[in-house]
Amino acid sequence: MSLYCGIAFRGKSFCCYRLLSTYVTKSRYLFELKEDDDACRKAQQTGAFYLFHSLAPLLQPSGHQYLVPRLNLLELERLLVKFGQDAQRIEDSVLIGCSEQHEAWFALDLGLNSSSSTYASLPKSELETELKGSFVELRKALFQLNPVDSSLLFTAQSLLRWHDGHQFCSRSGQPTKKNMAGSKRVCSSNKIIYYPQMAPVVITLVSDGTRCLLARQHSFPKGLYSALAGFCDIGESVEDAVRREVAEEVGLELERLQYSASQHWPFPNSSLMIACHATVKPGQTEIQVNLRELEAAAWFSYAEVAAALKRKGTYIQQQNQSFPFLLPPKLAIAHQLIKEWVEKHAYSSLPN
Ligand SMILES: NC(=O)c1ccc[n+]([C@@H]2O[C@H](COP(=O)([O-])OP(=O)(O)OC[C@H]3O[C@@H](n4cnc5c(N)ncnc54)[C@H](O)[C@@H]3O)[C@@H](O)[C@H]2O)c1
Ligand SMILES: [Mg+2]
Repeated sequence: MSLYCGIAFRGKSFCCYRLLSTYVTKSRYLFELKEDDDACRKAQQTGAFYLFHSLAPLLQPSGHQYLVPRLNLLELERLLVKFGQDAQRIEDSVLIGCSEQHEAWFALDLGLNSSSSTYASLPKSELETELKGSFVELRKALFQLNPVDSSLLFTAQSLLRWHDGHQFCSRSGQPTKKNMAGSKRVCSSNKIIYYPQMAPVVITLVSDGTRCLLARQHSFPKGLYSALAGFCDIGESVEDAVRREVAEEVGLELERLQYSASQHWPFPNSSLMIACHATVKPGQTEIQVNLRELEAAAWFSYAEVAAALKRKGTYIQQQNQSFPFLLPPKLAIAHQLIKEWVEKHAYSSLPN
């Protein structure tokens, strides 16, 4: 879909019309839906709804993958009526995106039993039977979702969680009311506006030139190692946070730092992961693990990491036992950082 846009220049109207790209028209359409409740309500008529129960998305297994079923407005209304609820509950849904053809996508949680909402949680197993699917914990479904679906479900879960946790104004204690799209909540008494938030987190793959540093927390699955991560403190730049986290967690000082990419990450709360590569000062490679934060940290060679990326059955010693050496799933930005490092290393070690 495209749109012609007239351009006015120094008070004169030009005959020059520019074809707006699909991406621009889509972005502006979503902006309109966030700003205008009536437009958003209208978009629900032709929209698609993703369902959640207590923040777990509705999924349908298909071979080794999960499909993400969607309902149209009529199907959703029928479902609510069947479970003794009125269609008004649909106003609890949040806007999570739209197609290139401007089909708006919404997410609705039928399991959350919030104190300010008049709606009760609907019974999970009866819903699953009716919808021919299961509400699966998002973390557990990570390996079986395609990148497009997972990104949409990450957004949906984060937004639903944020609304659930911001039902009341922290200043007046009065209920807050969401706009139709769910892009903000307003306090009914003092009109303070609350916007959904993400916590900035830095994630850094430290290298000494030939090896990279990976670490694990107690909570990680056995054998899993990842890059160093940590929440930014108030007042810090990304660079400050990277240097502090690396110093805090493994006792090393960084020399060079290079931004790589960023990612929204919904676990355990909404974070904006900011990923960087870094190198340590020459000769300063002795790790001092902060055991209050990490279970272990170690330098890994290119060969070890490249094999683990290919899941070639390499093993690692942990508490006198041997476990498969695992890296984070492809969807995680930690995986992308590690892959980038391996590719760069492979390229730089090619003979001239
Ligand atoms: N997507 C990825 O590839 C990837 C990889 C690794 C970690 N992560 C995410 O990064 C996040 C941070 O990593 P970490 O656990 O090593 O952080 P961390 O090293 O900062 O340690 C966590 C501790 O920081 C404190 N903290 C400070 N600000 C906080 C806030 N806003 N929210 C929660 N705790 C806060 C808490 O005491 C918490 O226990 C984790 O939640 C994890 O899910 C994502
Ligand atoms: Mg950490």
